[in-house]
Amino acid sequence: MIRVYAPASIGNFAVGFDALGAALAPIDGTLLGDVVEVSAAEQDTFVCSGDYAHKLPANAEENLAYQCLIHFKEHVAPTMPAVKLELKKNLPIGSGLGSSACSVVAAFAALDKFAETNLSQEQLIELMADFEAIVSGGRHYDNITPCYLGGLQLTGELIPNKSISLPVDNQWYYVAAFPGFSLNTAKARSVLPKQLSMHDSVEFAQRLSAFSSLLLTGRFDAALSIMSDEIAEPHRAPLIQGFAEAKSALPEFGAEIVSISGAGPTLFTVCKSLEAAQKCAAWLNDNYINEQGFCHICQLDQLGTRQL
Ligand SMILES: Nc1ncnc2c1ncn2[C@@H]1O[C@H](COP(=O)(O)OP(=O)(O)O)[C@@H](O)[C@H]1O
Ligand SMILES: N[C@@H](CCOP(=O)(O)O)C(=O)O
Repeated sequence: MIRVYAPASIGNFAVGFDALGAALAPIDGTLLGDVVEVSAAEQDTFVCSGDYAHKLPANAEENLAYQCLIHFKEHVAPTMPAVKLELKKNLPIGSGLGSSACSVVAAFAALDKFAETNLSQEQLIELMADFEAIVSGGRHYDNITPCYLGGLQLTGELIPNKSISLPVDNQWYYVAAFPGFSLNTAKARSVLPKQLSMHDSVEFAQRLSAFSSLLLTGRFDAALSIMSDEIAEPHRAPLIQGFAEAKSALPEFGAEIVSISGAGPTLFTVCKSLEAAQKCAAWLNDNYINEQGFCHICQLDQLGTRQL
């Protein structure tokens, strides 16, 4: 049997709309992500279990992990014998934590291992991005590649091998707070402007290229000083109850950056010490999340998708 874990991720990472994403590892060791198990069976079987399984459509055909299995059998490994594929759905849906990407990445990585198809990294990433695009309202790689490869990834169609890994300060801590309600990614994409002005396009290019270069040259504080989301956050913040209050309250507790993870409603902070992250997490627990929400202090998951 093959058992694969794929981690949650922060899409956009503030400065890189659709182009920069980071995989998350809670520092308490919690596995914040989906697990897919593939084993031999008499006939193809799909099982969806886990804390958030009941939030997904009851019909297997509407489940991305099942769709990955069907596609894999039809187009990648037609001679693969029957399997049982179980998705343990551990991430909330519509959370801004790359939940759909997580299921897709775990499913294809597990199937590739089980069938020994040895797809190249780029082939797998393309396949994964195709499926993520089905539900999110746009083809973007900023959950797929960090989830699959780990770390912080500058990613997209134009980029050689689809992704370049960027370093971060290993003293940075990220607080990820899911408030407990969902926001559909396609809906959160529909509120964005369809076009950017020349000024805004140039500024976006400058910010992302400078941020990436500063990280690559180890100038981490300078990178933080220009880390802000001028593209998506202003349009999405009004959709997320409590975000504006959190954004203005958290710097006092040591948050260097407060922004939206992916399409939201998860909020993330970047903090330069564990103490600051703990203070931000305490505030978020008291003021941002409801009974269905959660908050994790994280560093980056440098391993990405792996066999357990
Ligand atoms: N295995 C799956 N994991 C997550 N979402 C799935 C899965 N299968 C189907 N879906 C559907 O895809 C959509 C995902 O919504 P989206 O807002 O894009 O989630 P997220 O931002 O968390 O990835 C939902 O309509 C959900 O029902
Ligand atoms: N770049 C995408 C990221 C969506 O992430 P998700 O976790 O909300 O699916 C966007 O901002 O739309």
